Amino acid sequence: MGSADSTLADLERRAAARAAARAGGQDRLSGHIVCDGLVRIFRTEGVEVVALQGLDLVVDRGELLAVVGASGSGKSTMLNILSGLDEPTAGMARVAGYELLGMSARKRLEYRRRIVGFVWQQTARNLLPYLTARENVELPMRLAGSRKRDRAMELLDMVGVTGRADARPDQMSGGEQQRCAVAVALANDPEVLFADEPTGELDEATADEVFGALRTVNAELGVTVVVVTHDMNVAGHVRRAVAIRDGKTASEVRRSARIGADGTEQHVTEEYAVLDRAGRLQLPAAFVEALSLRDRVRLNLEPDHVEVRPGSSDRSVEDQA
Ligand SMILES: Nc1ncnc2c1ncn2[C@@H]1O[C@H](COP(=O)(O)OP(=O)(O)OP(=O)(O)O)[C@@H](O)[C@H]1O
Repeated sequence: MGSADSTLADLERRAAARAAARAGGQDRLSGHIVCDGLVRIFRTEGVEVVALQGLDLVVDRGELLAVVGASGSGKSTMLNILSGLDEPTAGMARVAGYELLGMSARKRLEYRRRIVGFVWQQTARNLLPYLTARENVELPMRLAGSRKRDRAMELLDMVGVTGRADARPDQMSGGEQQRCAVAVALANDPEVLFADEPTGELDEATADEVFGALRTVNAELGVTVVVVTHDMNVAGHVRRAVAIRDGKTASEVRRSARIGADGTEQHVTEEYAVLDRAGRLQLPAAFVEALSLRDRVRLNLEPDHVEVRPGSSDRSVEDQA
């Protein structure tokens, strides 16, 4: 076929299709939440800190996902961008069809009021101390001009604190406060719920209850839930946990349930490394330590997998020379 037959539009379409294929296909960018090559650089007094260095993340509609990372890994920076409080330096961040880079002030307000809900670690940021649980849930509804008393009670019921509807935050336990905060965050029916260390100040049993509430609202309302935490144990509460390290997604753990040969339910945990567009992947620290991998490793391509072995020591390289 002669290239003279191709119109400019044809060429552009083919180039776009090839670029999408190289990037992993259009599907890769079709999630409810999509971060693609997200970069955030802070400049203070002439010093640059690269808090996010090309973070990729795709979350499907209705998923319950945990983002786990050590202090300084970039979790808060990512959350501030996704919640519309901060803007990335470069890259793409899209939530429920809203492009977060270059969003107008009006659109940003609409996004924060209607599309996303938040649960923060500190109760004081979630609940007003002088209002009861029910009044706290009704407040965002009233501000949006739609006070629905029944809906407030329904939400409190869903998170398991109906009996505390008339209690003020200081009369509730830490777990009850956080479950109430989940109901408040859902008052205006957001599509996405972000929870920042929602169980950070709670003991394990109470944290389980808060996770139970997050799972219930995720299943009942279909709201996409992203929990950000430094607590690795949280991975055990969700089907997919993404680890972030040095401002990039490094690996993820998926859990699924299968019925075994003896008819009992078995939980299967699989760990994945995240492969970026350039083919780079980060080995989990535990693997690196277990085999004392350093500097360089030996790679072998097998028909259905790639082997990674410790590289030769300087000594054996010399011996071979
Ligand atoms: N406003 C800022 N100005 C300068 N540097 C910043 C700013 N905010 C974050 N950083 C830096 O960016 C990096 C990532 O920080 P971030 O707060 O996102 O990490 P984190 O994983 O949320 O940690 P933590 O759990 O301690 O909050 C850190 O090196 C931090 O010092």
